[in-house]
Amino acid sequence: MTSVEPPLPPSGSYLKSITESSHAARVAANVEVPIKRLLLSPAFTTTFHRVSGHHGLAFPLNFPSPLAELTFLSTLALLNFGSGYRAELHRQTGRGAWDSIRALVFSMYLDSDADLLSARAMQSVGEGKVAELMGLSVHTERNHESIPGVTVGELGGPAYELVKLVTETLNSTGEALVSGGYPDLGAFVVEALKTARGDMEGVLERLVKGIPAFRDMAVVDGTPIYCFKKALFLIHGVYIRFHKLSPPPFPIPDTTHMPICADNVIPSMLVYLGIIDLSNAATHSLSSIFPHPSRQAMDKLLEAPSPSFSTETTADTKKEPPKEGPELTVEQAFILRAAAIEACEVIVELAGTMQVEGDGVAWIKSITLPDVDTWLWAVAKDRPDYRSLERFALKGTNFF
Ligand SMILES: Nc1nc2c(c(CN[C@H]3C=C[C@H](O)[C@@H]3O)cn2[C@@H]2O[C@H](COP(=O)(O)O)[C@@H](O)[C@H]2O)c(=O)[nH]1
Repeated sequence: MTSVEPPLPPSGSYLKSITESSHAARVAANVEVPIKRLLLSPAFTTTFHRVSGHHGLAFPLNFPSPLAELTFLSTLALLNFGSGYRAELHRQTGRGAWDSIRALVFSMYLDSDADLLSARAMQSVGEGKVAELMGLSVHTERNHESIPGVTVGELGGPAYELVKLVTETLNSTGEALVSGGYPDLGAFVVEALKTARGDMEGVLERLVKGIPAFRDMAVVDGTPIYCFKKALFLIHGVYIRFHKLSPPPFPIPDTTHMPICADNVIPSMLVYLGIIDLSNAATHSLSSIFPHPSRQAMDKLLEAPSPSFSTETTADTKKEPPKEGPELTVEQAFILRAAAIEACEVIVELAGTMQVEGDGVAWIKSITLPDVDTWLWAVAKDRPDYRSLERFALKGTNFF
C-alpha cells in the first residue's frame, strides 16, 4: 500500500466517518449511483430471501466455549482478505479468497503442534508454516543463468506475496496483543465488547485503535476514506453467531444500520448491475476500469436467474478458474469501495420509502444494510452468469 494514512477519526465518530468520507470521495470523483430498477427486478426479488439468509458463519467445529469460538471468528475476520489473489488461489487450490482463508483458520485451529490462535504463536509464526497451512506453493521457476536446461526454483510469485501478507498480519496482530497483555484476539475483542457495552461505535473504535490490521483507511486526493471492512465483518459476525444465545455470552452490538463490508465483489457487482455509474467519473481513469455495461447486458443481469442453468453447467463453470479482473491502484480501489458503501446506504434508504404495498414485495421496505451486503456478495456466486463477471483486484493489501 503506497498511499498516506489519514489520522484516525475523532473519537465517537467512527461510523459516521465511514459514510461521510465515502460520500465525499464519491462526489469528488463524480461517480454516480442511480439505483434504477434493481429493487423491483426479478434478479433481486426472486432471490433476496434465500440468498441474503445464507450467512455461512456456522462452522462444523465443536468449540469448548463461546470465547473459543470468538477467537476463531475474530481471526477469520482479521485474515479476511486476499481477494487480489483470487485467480492464483483458484489455480493452485481451486478455492477463492474467502474459502482459502476459512480453510487456513480451520487448519490453525486444528493444528496440534502449536496453539496457533494464541497471541504468542501469531507473533512468531513464519512464512513457511503459513504456506504449508494454506497449501500454497511459493516458488517460481526460472532458467539457470549459465547451465542451459536447468531451472532454479526461488521464492516469489503472487502466492508468495499473499503468504507474506498473511504472515505480516499475524505477526503485527500478535505483537499488539502481546504488548497489551492479551492471550489471544478473542480476549481483546471480549474486552472491547464489554467496555463499549455492546455499542457498535465504541466497539469499532476499540478494534481499529488496538489492531493495526483493522486500520482500513487511506488518503485519496487529500481526503481521507474510511472503510474498516474487516472490523465491521467481525462485529456483524459476533451478532450473527451470538445474539440468539440467552443470555448472550457478552454484550452484542446491533448491526442493523452498519455500513457494508466494502470488498472487491460488491463494488464490481454494483457496476455490472448499473448501480455504480462510472461513465462520468472524472479522476483516476475510473471511467475506463470496466467496459461500460450496455443497457442490454444490464437488463439481462436484472432478469430472474435462468432455470435452464442445470446443476451440470453450474459444476462446469465452477471448475474453470476465474479470469483475473482489472487490477486497480490503491486510489481507484478506495474510491470504488467508497461508492459501494454509499450506494448501499442509498439502496436501503430508497427501499424504505418505496410505494410497494400490495404486490407481494412489501418486504422490500424493511431490508437492512447487512442483508444487502450478504445478498450482493452471495448472489455473485449464486448464478453462473454473475460468477463469470470479473471482479476487480488490488494486490498488496490486507484490507479485503
Ligand atoms: N462484503 C462482504 N465481503 C465478503 C464477505 C465474505 C464472507 N461471506 C460469507 C461469510 C459471512 C457472510 O455473511 C457470507 O456468507 C467474504 N468477503 C470478501 O470477499 C472477498 C472475495 O472473496 P472471494 O470471492 O471468495 O475470492 C474476500 O476477500 C473477502 O474480503 C461478505 O459476506 N460480505
